Amino acid sequence: MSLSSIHTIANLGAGTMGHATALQFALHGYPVYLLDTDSTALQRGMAAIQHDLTTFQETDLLTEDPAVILARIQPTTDNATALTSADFVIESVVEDLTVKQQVWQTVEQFVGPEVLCATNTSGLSPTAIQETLTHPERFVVAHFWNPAQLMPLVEVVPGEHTSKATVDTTVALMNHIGKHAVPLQKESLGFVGNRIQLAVLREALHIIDDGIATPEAVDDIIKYSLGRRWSLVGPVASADLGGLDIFKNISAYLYADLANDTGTDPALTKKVAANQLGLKTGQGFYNWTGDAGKQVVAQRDRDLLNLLKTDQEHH
Ligand SMILES: NC(=O)C1=CN([C@@H]2O[C@H](COP(=O)(O)OP(=O)(O)OC[C@H]3O[C@@H](n4cnc5c(N)ncnc54)[C@H](O)[C@@H]3O)[C@@H](O)[C@H]2O)C=CC1
Ligand SMILES: O=C(O)[C@@H](O)C(=O)[C@H](O)[C@@H](O)CO
Repeated sequence: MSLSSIHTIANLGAGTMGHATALQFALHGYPVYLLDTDSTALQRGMAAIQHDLTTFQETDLLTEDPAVILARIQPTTDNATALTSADFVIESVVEDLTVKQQVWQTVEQFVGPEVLCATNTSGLSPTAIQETLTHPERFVVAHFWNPAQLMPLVEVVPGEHTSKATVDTTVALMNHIGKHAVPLQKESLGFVGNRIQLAVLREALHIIDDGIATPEAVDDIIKYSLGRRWSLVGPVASADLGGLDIFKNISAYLYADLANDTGTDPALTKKVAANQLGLKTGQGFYNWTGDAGKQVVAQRDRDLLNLLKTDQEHH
């Protein structure tokens, strides 16, 4: 399946990620069937799509009437309606391997062998899903970042049975819908982004747990140093610019002192046991009661939208 042969999208899951990936395809002209098993989730997803469209409109990022874009998205709870005419299927259902295996086995009952199939898993093995498929060669990971309509990156990750053509066409399609697609050479749990995100988080939580710095100080330090620099020059190039001999010398004494827990993170375990899940329960490492969460997310999204505008001006 080539990029020019892809005309219709089936988008499984209308939640946090699925609503946003459906919008991303519709923003770039594709008719999208938005499939969810839960009709309430479907309604919530459509409302979120309309909200996100408004924020794009407010920042002059839309090139079409929002009503035209919205009309491209057809919500449905019916597999046949969503899948029968799809040329590309993107899935954002619950992060559970067994559920994903079942979902993809169902998809294969409705789509031909040439239809490309992509999961937006955060880090599960694509090979583990491919083991249950009739046509594993057309299956791949397309890992978006939250919020998917505002974050450029999509990691395209092959499983052991994924064809090169599947990777190449998926990269081309992601770039065609305005994302920044990066193919991996082979799969790894957590791919690249989440391996680095979780390694940094493990160390950050160790620093907090050890009484070295507060959550606010850790976040400030990253925002005004590595976060600023890495958004311009990545960590590997930064090491080159700083001098690999210096980084080697630092590694000699620091690596042994870094957090190296191998089980579930102890700080996260404590928070989850206390039902302090972050924004969703009003308390995590920060207090999110009242409008705190809405204000932070709204400001983040405004800043991300302005960065998207800058990206567009530079392309
Ligand atoms: N939340 C995040 O920050 C990110 C999540 N992801 C991944 O995206 C996937 C979805 O995550 P979220 O959107 O956060 O989950 P979510 O819980 O917000 O949405 C999942 C949706 O899938 C629907 N669903 C469940 N089974 C289904 C089925 N058989 N067919 C169709 N729809 C079904 C649910 O009704 C729900 O609306 C997961 O694999 C997750 O790891 C990837 C990047 C970031
Ligand atoms: O952080 C993100 O947006 C994504 O890379 C993820 O997959 C996260 O791990 C997400 O699943 C948890 O917030």
